[in-house]
Amino acid sequence: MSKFVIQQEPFAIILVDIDFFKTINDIFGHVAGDECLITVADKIQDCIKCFAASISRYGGDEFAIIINNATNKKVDMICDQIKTAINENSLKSIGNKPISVTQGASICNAGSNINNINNIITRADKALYKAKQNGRNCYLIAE
Ligand SMILES: Nc1nc2c(ncn2[C@@H]2O[C@H](COP(=O)(O)OP(=O)(O)OP(=O)(O)O)[C@@H](O)[C@H]2O)c(=O)[nH]1
Repeated sequence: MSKFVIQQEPFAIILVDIDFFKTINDIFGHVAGDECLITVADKIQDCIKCFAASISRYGGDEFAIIINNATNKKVDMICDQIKTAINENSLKSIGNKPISVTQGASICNAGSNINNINNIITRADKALYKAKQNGRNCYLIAE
């Protein structure tokens, strides 16, 4: 992210958080939870491979995606693809038990605030919280 700030390139950040991930751990066990995290990360990676974007783990069940030269259209498309990819296929985990996961995501376009990383992350975090309150399995654009 700091690379984009230094180069003053517009970017967007998408935060993706797995809904009710603790329940997956509780029901299927921690190993299945780990496999679920890997599968979700792989699916996101697959969705962004055609874009100038990168994924990193942001927290326990949260991922941050940074999109270079982000337009609203590009970011919208990526969010739709991620939502579909994560929802569509049940995740096969240990013992071939199917696990379905949904995700909440928030988008924050750095825009003119490109120099204020804390502000960008805070806005994305707030939008993610709102997405959870709005019934989950959705994405919201940060204010
Ligand atoms: N298996 C596994 N679990 C993890 C890992 N890191 C964090 N966790 C668990 O992830 C869970 C996250 O719980 P919460 O923050 O309550 O998230 P949630 O259950 O998805 O709740 P909502 O976000 O409100 O839907 C906790 O139970 C952590 O123990 C990890 O590397 N592997």
